[in-house]
Parts: sequence; C-alpha cells; structure tokens
Amino acid sequence: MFTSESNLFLVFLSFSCDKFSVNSSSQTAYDIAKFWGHRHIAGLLGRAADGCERILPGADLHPHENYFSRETLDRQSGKRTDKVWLEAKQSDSETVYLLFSNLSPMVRTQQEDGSEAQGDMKLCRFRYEEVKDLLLKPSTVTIFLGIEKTKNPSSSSSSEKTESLSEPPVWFAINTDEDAAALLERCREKNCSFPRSPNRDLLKLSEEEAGVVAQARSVLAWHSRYSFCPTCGGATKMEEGGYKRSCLNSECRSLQGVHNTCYPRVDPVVIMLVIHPDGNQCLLGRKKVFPVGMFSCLAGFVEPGETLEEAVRRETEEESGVKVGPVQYVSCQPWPMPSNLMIGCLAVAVSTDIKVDENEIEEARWFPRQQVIDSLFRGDRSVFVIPPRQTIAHQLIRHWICMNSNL
Ligand SMILES: NC(=O)c1ccc[n+]([C@@H]2O[C@H](COP(=O)([O-])OP(=O)(O)OC[C@H]3O[C@@H](n4cnc5c(N)ncnc54)[C@H](O)[C@@H]3O)[C@@H](O)[C@H]2O)c1
Ligand SMILES: [Mg+2]
Ligand SMILES: [Mg+2]
Ligand SMILES: [Mg+2]
Ligand SMILES: [Zn+2]
Repeated sequence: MFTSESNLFLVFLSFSCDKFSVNSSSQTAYDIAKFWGHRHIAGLLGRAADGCERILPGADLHPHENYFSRETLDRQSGKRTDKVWLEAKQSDSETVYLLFSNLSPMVRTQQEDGSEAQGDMKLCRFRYEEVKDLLLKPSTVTIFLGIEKTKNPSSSSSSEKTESLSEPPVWFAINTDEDAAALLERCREKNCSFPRSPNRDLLKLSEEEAGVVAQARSVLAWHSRYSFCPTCGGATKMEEGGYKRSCLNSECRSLQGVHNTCYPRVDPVVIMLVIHPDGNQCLLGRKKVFPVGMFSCLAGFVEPGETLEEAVRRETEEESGVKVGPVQYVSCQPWPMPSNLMIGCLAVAVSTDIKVDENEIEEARWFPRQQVIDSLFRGDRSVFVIPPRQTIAHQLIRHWICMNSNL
C-alpha cells in the first residue's frame, strides 16, 4: 500500500523538503515520525540517497568507529617474547616496514594539488632489503606491530585457500635519526614526504592506515621520551618487540616486580559534550590556537585517583564555570599526539552561567541545536565551524544530534 506514496515522498524529499529544520521543541520530522510510530516514514527520512541514513539513524545507532581506532593488524602480543620468531620475521621478504623520522611516517600524497581529503595520503611500505642497514644502527628503534588480519577466510576460493596457508605479512615500524632527505631517496614512489604537522596531516590517511599509525606512533614516541630509566636514571634496553624497556642497572628497584615505568604509557583524556538542562543547547569552547570560527567540546587530562565522571565535572567547571551532573560514556579514540586516549562522554549541566578560564579557553558558549545541525550539515551557511569528522569531538556532537534527545 505504501509504494506510490513512498515514491512520491522520496521525490518530495529529493527536491524540496528540508529534513534538518526543527520545530519549537527542536524536533526534526524524523523525531516526530519515530515518536508517533510511523516507522515507514521515519525509515524514508533516514534513508534518502544524500546520506541521511548516517545523519539520522535514530535509536538503533550503530556503535561508531572513531578515526585512529581500526585494528588492521592482529597484535599477537604472545609473539613479542619469541625472539627467534621475531628475528626470522624481520628478514622475511614479505614483511612490511613503515619508516618514521622524528615520529612522522613516510607517506605518499596522491593529489599534487595539496588536497586535504581523507585517503589522499598513503603510508610508504618498505621491504627488508630496503631497510636492513637501518635495522643494524644502534639509534634505530624497531617495533613489532602485528600480523595482517586475513580477510574473511570462509568465503575464499580453493586456490586462495592454498595461498592463505602461508602466514600473512608481519608489520614492523622503525624510527631512525638518519637524514630525512636521504631516507626519502630510498622510496621507489613519487610525492613522498614526512608530514610536519601530525595533528592535521595524519587525518588524511585511510581508516586502516590511521589505526596502524596510532599504534606505531604512540609506542615510538614513548621510546623517544623514555630513553632512560625513570626510577634510577640509568640506561635501559628495549625488549618484547618494542613493548618494554628494562633498566640495565642490576640494583634498580624497577627490576623487582612489575613496574609501569617499563611499559608504554597512555594518558587518558576526557572529552565531553555538555548539554544544557533544557536539552536543546550544548556547550562548546574555543582555544586561541583554533582556526577562526571553530568551537569544540571541552577536554582535559584525567588526574591520578580520579574517576572519568569526576574528571568530566572538574574539567568542565575549571574551563567554563558550568557545573555538571550526570555523565554518560559514549566512545573513545586513541589520539597518537603523542599517546592520549580520548574518552568521549555526554554530560548534563546543572548550572548555565559561563565563566571561562582564560588560560585554557578563549570563549565558551551555549549553541542551540539548530545552529549545531547547520554547522554539521550546511557548512557555509553556519555561524560557527566544528572540528573535522576524524575527531571524536565531531563524533560526539553528531551523536547528540542523532539522538532522540527530547522525546
Ligand atoms: N581528538 C579530539 O577530538 C581532541 C579534542 C580536544 C583535545 N584533544 C587532545 O586532548 C589533549 C588534552 O586536552 P587539553 O589540552 O584541553 O587538556 P587540559 O584541559 O587538561 O589542559 C592541558 C594542560 O594540562 C596539563 N597536563 C596535565 N596532565 C598532562 C599530561 N599527561 N600531558 C600533558 N599535559 C598535561 C598541562 O599543563 C597542559 O597544558 C590535547 O592535548 C589534545 O591533543 C583531542
Ligand atoms: Mg582542556
Ligand atoms: Mg583543562
Ligand atoms: Mg587539566
Ligand atoms: Zn633503573
């Protein structure tokens, strides 16, 4: 019975209907269709060819995968202590090496016009023969990243199955202090470089490669910052495929029992979208260093002996003066600059007056839902800019907009 009405409705959707308009209660047409049980209409509103499905998935939200989160490699932590296996894999002709200089991976840019789009940048991959001299240098740090995950083995043909009997390639990352220009000459491909602004440039990788870089860069950064033993100041040696540093001083306390100083560090950071008590506005702030017009979620390092909820409340109040009540975890994102874990939360404000800490934040404001929708989906016509979609800040804002927040 729906067929002709559906087609008419779809035509209407594709020509003139504005799906992002909200009524005085900040409800979209989708919110209202869903509330009154018009599942078919809600489905159409959420499915049109312009990507609306991603925009308004409703209550059946798919758990979102953040950029830098994809696990392309199987880490195989058990292999880290198998020296014989690791050595054999290092010289295997199938093994993939990523080359880092000053903690930046060598990448190839697809577009010569300097385009900013995601996927425009690819990691340069090297074979053992091309890097074996670097592996021998004492200043080179080599990390075992893992084994390539096999793609859906049950669906492969019999010839593919025979091929897949051999182990998939193993990946290593190396950081070297060799001259960057000389390193670039090793590459067979054109348009290669070591990006200078990781915060901006590493966002141009594919999801698969971004996940590998998140792991590699964080561990390499740990080695470059923790060369000496944090307990006695002595020299250390690298172990377990790059996942441990042990003190060479046999008297050192760090050798008795297990010490977190011997393992790669991760710093937890809470990042929160604070919702106004009326449910229809959210709190966003800007740092002086942000591009003109950009506002983002507030964020801050979790302190020792603090829960995530308390960190959200403390950082929000410190930076904006706003007091927060309930806090709800949404998703997290590894952020390898150098090794943060961004823990994304929604929080509900219990006070609304804003008083910013000028050392951290230049300005903070309550933004109405409609303005946020404009900023997410209407680009040029918006009054402010939100961070790019690769950031968890963007995803938290999108998550709030996609929720049936007021029904
Ligand atoms: N992916 C995203 O969407 C996103 C968004 C915002 C922030 N971030 C990241 O989160 C980090 C933390 O946010 P913030 O700067 O607002 O935190 P913050 O509000 O806690 O302030 C930073 C200050 O805290 C102090 N500090 C305390 N512990 C620290 C630690 N372990 N490492 C470094 N400094 C520490 C330093 O004085 C630093 O200047 C940023 O550095 C940024 O990389 C990511
Ligand atoms: Mg902060
Ligand atoms: Mg702070
Ligand atoms: Mg802080
Ligand atoms: Zn020591």
